[in-house]
Amino acid sequence: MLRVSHLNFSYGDTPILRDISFELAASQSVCLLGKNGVGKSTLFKLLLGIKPSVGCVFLEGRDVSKMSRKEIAAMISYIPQTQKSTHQFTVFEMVLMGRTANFQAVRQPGKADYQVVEQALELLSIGRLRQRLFCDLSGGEQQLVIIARSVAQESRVFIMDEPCANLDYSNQLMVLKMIRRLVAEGYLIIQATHDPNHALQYADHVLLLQEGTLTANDHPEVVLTSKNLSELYQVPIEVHALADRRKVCLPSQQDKEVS
Ligand SMILES: Nc1ncnc2c1ncn2[C@@H]1O[C@H](COP(=O)(O)OP(=O)(O)OP(=O)(O)O)[C@@H](O)[C@H]1O
Repeated sequence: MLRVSHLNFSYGDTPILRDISFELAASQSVCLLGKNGVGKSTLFKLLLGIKPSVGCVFLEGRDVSKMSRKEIAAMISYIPQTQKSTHQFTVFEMVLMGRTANFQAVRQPGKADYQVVEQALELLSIGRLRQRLFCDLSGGEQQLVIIARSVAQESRVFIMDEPCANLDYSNQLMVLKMIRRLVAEGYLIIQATHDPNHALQYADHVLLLQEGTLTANDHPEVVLTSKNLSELYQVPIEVHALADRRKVCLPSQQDKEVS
């Protein structure tokens, strides 16, 4: 579904990404981990059509840098971090905006568009919010509305930049659970996260970005080891298996001690 081939990217003379290659199939939750400023958002911009210095991004076999914005929007959508919003639109209107990529220049939304919006609200279990003002919702509810807007856009690949940032723990779990539901429906969801435990619990595939290169690209149990995480974040980290075989990541005991 998505193939990234030998990507290199620089801002001016400053190289950011070097020789990045990976392939991702549909129906997966993918977590991208890396320290602040390593280039996660830059990689996302390239997936969304910004031209790399070298290399290509292929979506369903098509080079995204040669596609129009409208063609890209029909296949891949970007979901930014939640920012508490003051939009005075209703939830229904916000989700309807996802249909814009499908409107002709002068066409008003029609019955089919309203149906797609209803389906998106239902998939995210937020039908009850349809007449509420977006600005009155909690951060977690707003995030679900933004995801529903992308579902209404009918793209099958979602790029999410820290979807759980700024959310309390229950809202984080609600959003992560919803991501799993979308994956079960066949979506490919790629999220940047700063919480390795989210990747341990919810990812099918993990990418590690370190000093501009991809240092790991595999299943969570292969990638998310104490050694790899300690090297990635340059602090001692331990990954432990629980009795039910789930894994959790913790700071190393020695790192907790105050000297
Ligand atoms: N438009 C730009 N022009 C020049 N440098 C930029 C630009 N955008 C980002 N950078 C720099 O490129 C590097 C990678 O930035 P990027 O936002 O991709 O990192 P990130 O991994 O997403 O960071 P974070 O985890 O903090 O969000 C940083 O050093 C940043 O300062």
